[in-house]
Order: sequence, then C-alpha cells, then structure tokens
Amino acid sequence: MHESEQLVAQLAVLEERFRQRLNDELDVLKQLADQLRDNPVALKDLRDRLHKLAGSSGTFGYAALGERCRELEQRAQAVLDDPQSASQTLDTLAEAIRHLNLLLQRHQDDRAEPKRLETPASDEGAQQHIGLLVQDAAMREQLERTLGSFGYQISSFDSPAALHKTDIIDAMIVDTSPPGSTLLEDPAFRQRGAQAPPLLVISSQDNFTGRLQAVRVGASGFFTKPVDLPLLESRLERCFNTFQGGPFRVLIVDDDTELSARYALVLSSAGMLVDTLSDPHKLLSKMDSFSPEVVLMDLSMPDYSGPELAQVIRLNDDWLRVPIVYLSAETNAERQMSALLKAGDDFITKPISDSALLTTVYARAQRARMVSDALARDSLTGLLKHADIKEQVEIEAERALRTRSPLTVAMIDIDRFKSVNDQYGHANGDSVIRALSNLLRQRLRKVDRLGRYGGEEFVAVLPGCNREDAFSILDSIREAFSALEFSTDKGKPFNCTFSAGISTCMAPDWNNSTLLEDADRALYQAKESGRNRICKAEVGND
Ligand SMILES: Nc1nc2c(ncn2[C@@H]2O[C@H](COP(=O)(O)OP(=O)(O)OP(=O)(O)O)[C@@H](O)[C@H]2O)c(=O)[nH]1
Repeated sequence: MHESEQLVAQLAVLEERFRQRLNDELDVLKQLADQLRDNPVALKDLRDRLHKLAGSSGTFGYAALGERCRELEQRAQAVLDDPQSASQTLDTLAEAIRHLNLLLQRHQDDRAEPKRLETPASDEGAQQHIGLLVQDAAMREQLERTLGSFGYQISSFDSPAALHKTDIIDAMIVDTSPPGSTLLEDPAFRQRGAQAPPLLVISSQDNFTGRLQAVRVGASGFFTKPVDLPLLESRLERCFNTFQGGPFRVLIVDDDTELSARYALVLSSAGMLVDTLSDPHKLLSKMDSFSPEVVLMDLSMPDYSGPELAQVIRLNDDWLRVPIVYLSAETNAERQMSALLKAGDDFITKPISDSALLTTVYARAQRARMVSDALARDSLTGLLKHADIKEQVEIEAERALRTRSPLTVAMIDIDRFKSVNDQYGHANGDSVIRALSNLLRQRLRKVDRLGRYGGEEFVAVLPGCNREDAFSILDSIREAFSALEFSTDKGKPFNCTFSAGISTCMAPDWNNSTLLEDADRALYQAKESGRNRICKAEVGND
C-alpha cells in the first residue's frame, strides 16, 4: 500500500474508534444531564466532559458538535461561577445536552475534505544547484570554484528573469554591489513567491537600507564585500536545513488516547518521531528516555493541570530548552495567558487541522533544534565543541559495538597553521578553519559526527566505516582542501593542507577505549612524515 493510502486507512481506524467513543460519551452526558438538579458533582463532571469533546470533536471532523459542546461548556461554567442563576439555566442546559446526538447526523456535511499532508522536503543525498547572478567576472569565477569544491553544482545567469524562469535551481546568489544597482527592484525579485528558492544577496551597502531591501525580496542571507565565502557557504547549508540530528522528537501528553493517537499519526506521517503519554506519573522517566524536542501538553487532565506538569518539566535545567505547547479547547485569552505565565510557550486551540498542527510543531521543533544546536556548537565553525564530540565518540562506539559494525575516528589538523596566521592575519586564518569545517560537513555523510577538537584540530566520527573506506574518503577531502584558494587583500591567493590520523574499531577484536589516542598518534606520524597526508593507526584494533 502507498504511504499516503496507509495514512488514510490508519486515520479511518482512529476516526471509527472515536465515533464509537462519541456514542458512549453522549450517553454519559445524557445521564449527567438528568442528574443536574440533584447531584452537584454532576455539573462539574459535565463541564469537564464537554470541554474535552469541544477539543476533540472538531479534530475528528465533527465541527458542529465541537462548537456546540464549547458553547454548552461555557454555560455550565457560568452556572458553576454563579450558582444563584442555576435553576432555569440547568433545565435548558439539560435539554440541549439531550439533543446533542442530532448534531452527529450533520457529521457527514461537516467533514472537511481530507487534506494532503505537506511533508517537509528531504534533501539528503541530492547535489544542490546554485544559480548565480554576478556581473563581476572575477568574483563569479571565485564563487564557481569555491562553491564547486564544496560539492555544489553552479550555473550563471545574466538576468533576473532568466534566473527566476528556471526550475532547477535550489538557491540563488545575487550580487547587487555595482554602484547604482537596481537589480532587486526588478519585478522578477519583487514578485518572488513563498516557494521561491532561498536567495542570498551580496551588497556593497553595509547598512540598514541595504538589508531592508534584501528582506523585502525575501532574502535569507546578506553579505558585504569582500565576501567571506566559507561564511556564505555556511548560510547556504543552513538554508538547505542540512543540520544533523534525525527526525524531530515530539512527546504528546494527553489522557485522551484517541486524540493523541491521531495527532501522533499526523506528525509521524510527516517524518517526526512521536511518543504519547497518558499517565503523567511517568512524565519524568519519559522525558529522560525519549528526550523530546517539543512537548504537546493537554491543558486539563484528571487530577493534574497542564501548567502543573509544565512546571514540573521546567524544574529540571536539562529541559529548559524544550518548548511546551498546550493543546487545549480553552479559548479564554485570560486563562491562556495565566497558563503561559506559569510555564509553557504556546497554545494550540483544539480543534486544529492536520496541516496547522504539523506547521506549528514543525516550526517549534526546528527553532528548538537550532537553539540547542547553536549552544552545543562552536561559534566559528558550527561544529560540535570539544566535550560534545568526545561524547559522540562514546555514543557511536556503544552503538557500533551493539550493532557489531565498524567505527572509524579521524583526527585532522591544518598544517603549519601558525604561519598562515603570521603571514595573512588571524581573520584569514579563521576563514581557513571555517572552509575546512564546511568542506568536511559537505563531504561526509549526515550520520557522521564532526567536532572542532581544538584551535585548528578537528575530529570526525564515521560510523559503519572501515579503515580503508575512511582512508579514501578523507584522502579525497584532503585533495579538495589543498586545491582551495584563499584570497587576501595582500595579493596572491594562498593554499593550505591538512594531515590526519585515523583509527578503527571492528568486532570481534573490539577496543574503543583508545580510539582518540590512537588517531592522535597516527596524526603525529602524518605530521612527522611530511604533512598533507593521512596515516592509519597501527594497532591490533582492526
Ligand atoms: N586564526 C586562528 N588561529 C588559531 C585559532 N585557534 C588556534 N589558532 C592558531 O593555530 C596555531 C597552531 O599552531 P601549532 O599548533 O604550532 O601548529 P601548526 O603551525 O599548525 O603546525 P603543525 O600542526 O605542526 O603543522 C597557533 O598559532 C594558534 O594561535 C583560531 O580560532 N583562529
């Protein structure tokens, strides 16, 4: 069965389950309606059940019923707030509840057309195609050469219309630096739609007006001349959203199991990893074991409120960065604000359409991962910091041992870097460090882990990669790096090289405890034997 057909079938099963529950629930509501005058607890129970139905009915396509439940919930609340007004209101409330089942018959009319779920595009493995609109021939050539060596495919265009007409471009770079350029005023830029490929603007105006003009045509990056190419390449990567980390992890805390199953299905059909929790007692262990990047939290559950549980999460410093989004039928702005003041970051008001749920969760998860990533990463290169890459070595070693697959660790160090700084200045040295980190990121796979171990020293962790494969990958990166040209304002461009040491663990002769030390020893050997080379650790590991 095709994936989308499978999803539709699964949704249908959940909807059928919900319809059965709805019948039972309406029976319970009727019984409660009959007890309203004699049993004071019945009204509160009724209000809570109406609240829940107001949220879930619309999600399952029973829009009219959901709205009616919300209205009746508010009436029940009014009686609870002012018991004096009760007598007549209780009678009309009971009557309205007895007629709720009539709305079920309107269900077919209410049902919205099933919407196609927009799954965020995956670009793994594809070679990105960049369109250039750059008049300055020297700069165009430099962009073509540098971006080409980072693995991008490049095409140059001579007019905004030609650039926008093609549909093979994944991103565009436009140079607006010639004095008096009105390039961005061209209709082709002004009419760029939301689906247009990302645009990076190069300008000679490092001021507010230049940036505003770029923003108005939907630019995702703004660079002034002389352009820091490795920085521009980092931005391109960010546009393609190629940061590592696998699918977004979302935890749904809701006692309504059908509703959370439905949300889980919608989110997982878009590639997210979803776990659900209906028993809040297990919240802490679930946070620990699942490590969610977003928590969707029901606002009111029996015995607990969403804000209470959100505050419990916030008591742990490790989870401060995890966004908590309340899922609620609550529409009262004051009560929403009071919940947000206690803890939590956002509200999704039930019922919510599948695409709105997906967009909200996707946007939150993406932002959370970017913030987390930025904190874990080195600011110059965007790679993992020393402690984090060491941790990754441990994590990948455990995984490799479990799956009985090889693991290679590489220690990489730029050659004679001190003299680069001395000759061309620290800023150019930084640019070299950034270029090597971009190149490694581009050439290695998404499953590989990369870190800046020290100043001009990097560590790459290559799961599932044996010694020979790791050697040939790193050697091709070594060659590409030595061919990169770095321009300076001091005249001739210069080149750099690096040396690397690799060590590999492979079952059954497993020994991962000295992986890093062995790689470091092999690196030393590469330096000693003339630099610009890769040496393999000579240990009994592999
Ligand atoms: N520009 C820049 N330089 C850095 C950074 N971190 C460390 N360095 C410099 O990197 C240089 C490293 O020099 P050494 O460890 O002596 O080694 P080397 O000159 O690369 O020589 P070999 O490794 O033996 O080939 C030092 O001059 C550091 O100041 C940084 O973030 N930016």
